[in-house]
Amino acid sequence: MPQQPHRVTLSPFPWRQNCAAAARLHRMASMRLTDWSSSSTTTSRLLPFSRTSNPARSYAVCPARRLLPMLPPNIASPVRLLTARRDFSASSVKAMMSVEACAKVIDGKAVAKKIREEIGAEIARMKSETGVVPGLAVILVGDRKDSATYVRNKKKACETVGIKSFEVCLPEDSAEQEVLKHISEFNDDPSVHGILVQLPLPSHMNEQHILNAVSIEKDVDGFHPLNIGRLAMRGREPLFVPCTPKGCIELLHRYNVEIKGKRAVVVGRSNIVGMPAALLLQREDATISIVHSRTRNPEEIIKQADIIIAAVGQPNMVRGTWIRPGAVIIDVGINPVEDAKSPKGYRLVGDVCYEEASKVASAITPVPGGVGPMTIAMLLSNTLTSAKRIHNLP
Ligand SMILES: Nc1nc(=O)c2c([nH]1)NC[C@@H]1CN(c3ccc(C(=O)N[C@@H](CCC(=O)O)C(=O)O)cc3)C=[N+]21
Repeated sequence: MPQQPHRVTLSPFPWRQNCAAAARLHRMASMRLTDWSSSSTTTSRLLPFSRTSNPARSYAVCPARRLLPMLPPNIASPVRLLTARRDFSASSVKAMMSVEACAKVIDGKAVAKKIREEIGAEIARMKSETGVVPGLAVILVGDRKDSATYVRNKKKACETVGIKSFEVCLPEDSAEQEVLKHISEFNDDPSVHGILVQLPLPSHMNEQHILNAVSIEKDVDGFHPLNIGRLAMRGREPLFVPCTPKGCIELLHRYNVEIKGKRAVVVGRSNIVGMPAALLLQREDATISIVHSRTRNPEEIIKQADIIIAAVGQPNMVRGTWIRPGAVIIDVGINPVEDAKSPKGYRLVGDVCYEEASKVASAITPVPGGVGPMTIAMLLSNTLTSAKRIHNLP
């Protein structure tokens, strides 16, 4: 099962939330942003974005798309907007335009697969030339179903690229000391190059104590304060960058979205996504704003963005009208909403109302199949980097 609705603070009916419901709730309640990145996982599905081309119709490129720089043809083909057919009345053309999306889909699932292949090839070479096999240790405390699924997915991803995985599962009521003991063992174990403590931890544990205990050389999550601190400073280099924000930037790079000089707005200021995402964008020479739960005019600020990274954990919170035409949207949210038509009884939606946003933006990540798979790919990448650094390999 996915993340439970206790995370959804905006709506008393989180399972029912769609764009229209979100709009009503926004009018009813003063808007509240929360400071975590939403997450949940089951199986990975790629959001389809297929257009059937009908030769009887004439097409034109959506004007917003012109704002997006060159996109790699191998990742996704140009998406065209159905605009007109000679014999249509003006009103029917307008109606059709309103149902046609025009944003390019940023296919995180495909990019992540490509990255896994690149990593797999490099690990195979490293193994045969040096005998070094990268190792990743994951510590899971408690029995949250979503956490168990993430950990399982990470393990599977490690197997596909040739990373050895180590796993410790501890009961919910374990003592903090027990977790610290395992961290210390992994810190000392030369076959472990990366250590990940699955978050969130049970509430009786001090997250800070635990994250501080991970050796910074093995902090593949990039959550150690020293790594975050270096990320924030000019002229300093962190050993690792947090996986989700790194995955967001990687998607922008791989889709040739220029960041330098652009206005970027990060929605959410969590330690694990929003804040490091803003720092990374700044390092890439964007001008950044962070919109959070106390921001007075979030819509106005978001509307100025060339690039939006949304990481608040509110289903469909960012509406189409908040988006500047041609903006590029990276949606980090993975929120379960009730869906009787889905076999599981729910489906996953992002923090951005995809249906609306895809008509305004020039490119957008789907949920699922966007940032989620990239997070895991970046974890593998960080683990490989760590093994290379520890063994002094090029
Ligand atoms: N120490 C730590 N590091 C983390 O990186 C970390 C964590 N704790 N706690 C939980 C969050 C969440 N997270 C995700 C990873 C992959 C998907 C993912 O692959 N999602 C797929 C599948 C979606 C589905 O169908 O369930 C998708 O979006 O397409 C999602 C979420 C990592 N997290």
